[in-house]
Amino acid sequence: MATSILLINGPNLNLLGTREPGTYGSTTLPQVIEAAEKQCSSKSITFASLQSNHEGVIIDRIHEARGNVDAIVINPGAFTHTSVAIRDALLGVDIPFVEIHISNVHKREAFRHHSYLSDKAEAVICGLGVYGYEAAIEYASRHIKPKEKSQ
Ligand SMILES: O=C(O)[C@]1(O)C[C@H](CCCOc2ccccc2)[C@@H](O)[C@H](O)C1
Repeated sequence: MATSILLINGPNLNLLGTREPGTYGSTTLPQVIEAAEKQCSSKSITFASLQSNHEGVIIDRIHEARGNVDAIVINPGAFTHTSVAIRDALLGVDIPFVEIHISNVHKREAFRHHSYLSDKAEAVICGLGVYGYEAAIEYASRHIKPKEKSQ
């Protein structure tokens, strides 16, 4: 199953654990990433991560993943609800991805109820808090198969 996973976190998630603990919890992003690294290491899965507040940086990283990443776990942040460009990048590189949201976006403002990614995701996880990252990686490690290496 997946032997290389890229974790992408979108805008403002660098604030995780420092603001709005009632919505996003008190775990920091570095703590989330450290736990993901350990989870992947325990499964001999290569792990990389990016957090960016900039759409183009996220898109460029998705492009870089083509051919060397088996699965992407992505919390696009607010770009979930706005970014056709990130959708197009994910489809363009043809890498299976799992969409994760810390909060239950369906219990929040109406503008958070639509995602430009969900209909193309292998799985969508939301409302589990930061455990959603662990669940997403577990799912990817079990269910997403590496693609045959193109000649
Ligand atoms: O629930 C999620 O994970 C979201 O992707 C988080 C986004 C917000 C990311 C900002 O995260 C913060 C964390 C702590 C403090 C402030 C913002 C929000 O725009 C989505 O609708 C749902």
